[in-house]
Amino acid sequence: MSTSFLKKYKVIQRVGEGSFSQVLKCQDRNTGLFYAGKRLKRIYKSISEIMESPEIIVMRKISRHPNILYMIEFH
Ligand SMILES: Nc1ncnc2c1ncn2[C@@H]1O[C@H](COP(=O)(O)OP(=O)(O)OP(=O)(O)O)[C@@H](O)[C@H]1O
Repeated sequence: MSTSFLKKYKVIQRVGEGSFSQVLKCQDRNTGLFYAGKRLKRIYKSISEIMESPEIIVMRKISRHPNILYMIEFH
């Protein structure tokens, strides 16, 4: 888990697991708001490698809709 992520969010508990990731309940340390954090199981060497991964490409393409979850950021 990256330093930048842990600086911004506190991990509360694990809430689920899929084929590619673990899902963590996280709390923004500044706002107190809760978010679902997806921790990809594969280890990446760089930010560009993350950006080229199928999971991130798909999540970045999803347009915002009230009934569809979208990615806020990645670390
Ligand atoms: N936003 C969320 N809030 C709460 N729980 C979530 C959220 N997203 C995922 N989960 C939980 O984490 C589990 C895994 O989610 P994830 O999206 O990684 O995989 P999946 O789509 O269910 O499975 P797979 O990746 O194998 O197709 C879900 O089944 C659900 O229980």
